[in-house]
Amino acid sequence: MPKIVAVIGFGTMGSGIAQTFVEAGYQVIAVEKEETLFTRGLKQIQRNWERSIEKGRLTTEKKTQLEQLLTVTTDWNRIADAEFLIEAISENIDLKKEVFKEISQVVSENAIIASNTSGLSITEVASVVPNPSRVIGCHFFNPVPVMKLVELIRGYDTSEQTYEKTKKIVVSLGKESIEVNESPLFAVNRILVPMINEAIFVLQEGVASAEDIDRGMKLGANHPIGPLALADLIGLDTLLFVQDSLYENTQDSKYRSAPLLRKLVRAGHLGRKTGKGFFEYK
Ligand SMILES: CC(=O)CC(=O)SCCNC(=O)CCNC(=O)[C@H](O)C(C)(C)COP(=O)(O)OP(=O)(O)OC[C@H]1O[C@@H](n2cnc3c(N)ncnc32)[C@H](O)[C@@H]1OP(=O)(O)O
Ligand SMILES: NC(=O)C1=CN([C@@H]2O[C@H](COP(=O)(O)OP(=O)(O)OC[C@H]3O[C@@H](n4cnc5c(N)ncnc54)[C@H](OP(=O)(O)O)[C@@H]3O)[C@@H](O)[C@H]2O)C=CC1
Repeated sequence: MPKIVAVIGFGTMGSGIAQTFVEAGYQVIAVEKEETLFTRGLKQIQRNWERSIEKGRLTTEKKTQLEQLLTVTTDWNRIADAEFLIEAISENIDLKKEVFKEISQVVSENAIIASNTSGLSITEVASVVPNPSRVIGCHFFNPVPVMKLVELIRGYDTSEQTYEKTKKIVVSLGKESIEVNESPLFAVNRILVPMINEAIFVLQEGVASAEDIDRGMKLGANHPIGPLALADLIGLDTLLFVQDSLYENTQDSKYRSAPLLRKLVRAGHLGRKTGKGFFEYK
């Protein structure tokens, strides 16, 4: 098992992934572009650990130990010793390729480089890495500390060794994996994201209010939260990137993004992370 894990990007997912690895005993180095980008993620992790202390699941001593396992930095050279890296930057293939190139220049040849992409091509991000056999899709779900699933996606060149090692790491986090063949949005998001997009069309067309759409899906389909609250949890910018990439990669008009989603993103209402999306948050 790797001792040092690097998480690239410390937003909604990167911070949750970092927390999860730390709680499993890994030493984690999280990298961001700027210091200020760490504030939101660190606050979320602190809130989760405070809650665990209140519930008697964590002691203050243990929390201090966990804090010592997490380093946040803007210095790429700090990831040089990482044996497992997971990229969780914005859902943009060009940005991801740039970051994969940078990572591969710094880390050892044997390090596994994983992407948490929601559905972009692992083969394409791997294409910029000198040894693409060590690149894999390792797709966590939000909120990472709670959700049990990780989708494992092989790119064209992903080796069996990379796949098996990553699967063991997933198990060490107390999570379960499913194996998915590379395809736009993989398996779960291919089903889930168009459902959320459809809920936004239902709202936009005035079929029902946001509250009733969500109440309907909770009471009538037994979903834990409604699709619009889920959109706010995912982040509307991320959701739009993901839905747009499904459309772009399939050219199937049934996957076009709801205009209301695009409008909210243009307005800067990104869901929980900005305090307002389909609903408001304090
Ligand atoms: C876009 C992609 O690529 C893929 C995706 O991830 S799509 C999104 C997939 N995720 C989902 O579908 C989540 C659906 N929602 C849920 O399952 C639930 O709402 C939920 C588990 C997230 C929260 O449950 P809830 O009953 O609504 O709220 P709440 O009572 O506050 O929380 C329940 C537990 O989750 C924990 N929790 C909630 N949010 C958390 C977070 N951000 N981080 C850590 N823990 C969290 C709480 O601490 C609480 O734990 P305890 O009961 O052990 O104290
Ligand atoms: N949100 C979700 O529910 C889920 C998202 N994912 C996937 O996880 C990835 C991250 O998504 P999410 O956490 O929502 O996104 P966020 O926007 O919350 O976080 C992404 C972070 O990465 C930063 N970033 C962008 N470019 C770089 C770079 N070159 N180097 C370092 N950091 C960078 C961003 O900074 P800035 O804002 O300044 O650009 C931002 O802080 C995406 O691929 C997404 O599709 C997967 C599962 C669920």
